Amino acid sequence: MSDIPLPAQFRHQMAQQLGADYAAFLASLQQSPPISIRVNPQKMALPTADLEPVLWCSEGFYLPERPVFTLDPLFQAGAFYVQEASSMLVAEALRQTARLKRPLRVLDLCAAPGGKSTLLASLLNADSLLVCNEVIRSRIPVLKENMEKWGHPNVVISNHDPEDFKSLNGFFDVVLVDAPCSGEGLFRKDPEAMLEWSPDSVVFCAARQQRILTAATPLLCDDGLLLYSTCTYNDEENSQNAAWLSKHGFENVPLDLPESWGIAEKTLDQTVGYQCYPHRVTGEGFFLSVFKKKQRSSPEMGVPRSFRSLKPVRNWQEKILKTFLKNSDAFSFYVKPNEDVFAIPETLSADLRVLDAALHNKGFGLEMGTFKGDDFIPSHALALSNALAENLPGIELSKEDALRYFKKENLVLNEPVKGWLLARYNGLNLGWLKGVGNRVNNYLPKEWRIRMDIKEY
Ligand SMILES: C[S@@+](CC[C@H](N)C(=O)[O-])C[C@H]1O[C@@H](n2cnc3c(N)ncnc32)[C@H](O)[C@@H]1O
Repeated sequence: MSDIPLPAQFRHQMAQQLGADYAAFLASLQQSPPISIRVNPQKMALPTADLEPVLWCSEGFYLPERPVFTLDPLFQAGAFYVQEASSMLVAEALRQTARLKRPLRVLDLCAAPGGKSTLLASLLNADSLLVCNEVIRSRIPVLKENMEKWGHPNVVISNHDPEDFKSLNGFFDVVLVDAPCSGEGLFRKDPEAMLEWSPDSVVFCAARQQRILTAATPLLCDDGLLLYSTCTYNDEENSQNAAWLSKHGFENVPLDLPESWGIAEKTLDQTVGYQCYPHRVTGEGFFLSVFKKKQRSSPEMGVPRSFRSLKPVRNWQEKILKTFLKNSDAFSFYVKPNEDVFAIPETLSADLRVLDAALHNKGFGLEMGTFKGDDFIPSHALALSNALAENLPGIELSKEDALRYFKKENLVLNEPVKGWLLARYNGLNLGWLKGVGNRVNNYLPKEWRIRMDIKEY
């Protein structure tokens, strides 16, 4: 399949790790990677009855072949996320170990591009808080776009080094460290990853993961859950870091996974982790281990009385804003110094004030839009939000017109319309249009515009 040869030391390592299974492992690397998606339970528009399910995630499905996702309006609307199947194991791990019916404070510490964050958003109770953090600034836009498409208003996106979270010690119920790793599990899907692999890079990744885990562990409350995952097979990273956690105040939590799923158990110093191999599961390489915090040391946290740089909106503005939301009394509305208007879920106000004081580079709440004089210009995030009112005017587009919408073309309608309209496809909101006579202006943000030629599809 790939012209890039497997590194010799990697072959040696896997032969030792897999023994009699090594030949089957090598053969699986010659096969095409399976294509899988996870549907958005808040935006059920994709028929899944004929699709093969992912065994460990009720919202995960395999596709018979890879379509051009960019040219699928349902993908652009956030109806599904394209996610490698093995990594959906996080869903089963949380289902078995976390109290998902309760509101939880959850941190996805290494979040971009947002695969696990969208999964977490779907799993959590509606009053939960999800902080999606990514240290590399250039990866924030894709994370933000994916979270906006997913549509949950209870999300904070931050751009910090894990060590910057220090003042939030004891704050979170769940922390996911989906750590940057040597990427051995992606060699089939992304052969270029082999070019970056070396024994030295494994040592570097293992040490970096330990640094991230060292910063992550104090952030958990008593009995809080830490999920550590990678997309590698390397024991120097996976098992050794998992065993290290067991020696540093964490109790390893075993999962009950049916043998028929084919997921291997790996144990080092009585610490168990779960490894997906491509010759045993329909998916790529992935490792996961779950821990519960043993120490009893959660500090009391002061809650600031107000947000640092947000001001409440005016009453007349609030009246307009409320017409756009389903459950509008559940939100309070604020304006930023740059005039952007936000809706903040009341239930999370105290938590968000704590985060506001603790983190500098972050965005939270539902981005509503801006006021230009008396006019309100709704944001694209609002159009895609699950909190948007259902009775707003909209227009159902054909697939061709939906794609023209994503090309940012202006559409011509048969009937004249005036004011804000939602562009819809299969009942899902795609974004805003504004009617001016027979023409409707297209308010898709230019950075969301698709560049592909839509003619051939
Ligand atoms: C495996 S990827 C995360 C994938 C993501 N969780 C998902 O499911 O879409 C690891 C992430 O860690 C970030 N990262 C790299 N170095 C880091 C560091 N020193 N501390 C924290 N995160 C780091 C990378 O930028 C990358 O986005």
